[in-house]
Amino acid sequence: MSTRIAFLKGHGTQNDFVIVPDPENALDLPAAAVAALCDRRAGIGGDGLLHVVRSAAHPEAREMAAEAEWFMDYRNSDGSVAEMCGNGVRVFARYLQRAGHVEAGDLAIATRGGVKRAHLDKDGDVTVGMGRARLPEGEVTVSVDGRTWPARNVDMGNPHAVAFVDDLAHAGELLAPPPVAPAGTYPDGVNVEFVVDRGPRHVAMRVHERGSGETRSCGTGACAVAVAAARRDGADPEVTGEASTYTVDVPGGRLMITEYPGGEIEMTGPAVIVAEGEIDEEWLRAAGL
Ligand SMILES: N[C@@H](CCC[C@H](N)C(=O)O)C(=O)O
Repeated sequence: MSTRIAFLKGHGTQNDFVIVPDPENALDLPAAAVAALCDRRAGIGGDGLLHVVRSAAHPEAREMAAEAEWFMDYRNSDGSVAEMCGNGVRVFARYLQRAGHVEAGDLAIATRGGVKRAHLDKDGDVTVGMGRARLPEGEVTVSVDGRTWPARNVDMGNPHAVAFVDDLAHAGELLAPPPVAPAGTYPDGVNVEFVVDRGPRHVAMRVHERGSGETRSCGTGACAVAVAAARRDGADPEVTGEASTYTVDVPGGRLMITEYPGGEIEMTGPAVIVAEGEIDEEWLRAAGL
């Protein structure tokens, strides 16, 4: 890694990210470097890292360059790579606007889960077209502290297991990934959401994220939860012919999720840039980066 690296810090409903602008993809960001930067005590701290690269400069995004100039190279806080990050893509859009790379309004962002279209709303929120959910068949269960719940397998480009519970406190401390059965359902790991009802089409959730542990929000997770709740509540837009909107409360705020007939899902929520600075050269050397 070269020295004098600029960074920003941002969050979406308190799902927080280290943002590293690197338009020409010049930085070497191995998993250990990402984990060191995301370390909350010895690094900058974050649930994940948004590596901001021009699509044309990244081998995983080149094919999307004609549609989306910028690629969100998303990493979890342990350095692992994920297909998509819903809160991350809103914060990414906010960063592009702040840096003058895009105007307020509509923009396209390349992700490993495909090109996502975002709209920077006038009130400061960002709305993102999250694509369609896939609902693989089969029974899944999730366990915490000796309790087991049935869960819905929802694929939002990344994998989710959504369990409806009586009380979010039953999910315990969520220090370790909650075991999901049958073994082998999620060969690449899974994000696990625990959900309670708050009112009509209004739920609250906690999440244990693959690669990051318990976080205060997960955008793809909130979409998975809204899709699972709509199926449970008889509000599947494919069946009713009407859009279904769920309010999803997360420990870090609130997300609004709408699923349209045809399956397209839209997520609206805040995106905040908190700070910007430069990574200390001595720290970089000491961290072996
Ligand atoms: N916090 C994100 C999801 C980030 C990726 C996830 N941990 C995974 O590995 O799939 C969101 O807001 O969607």
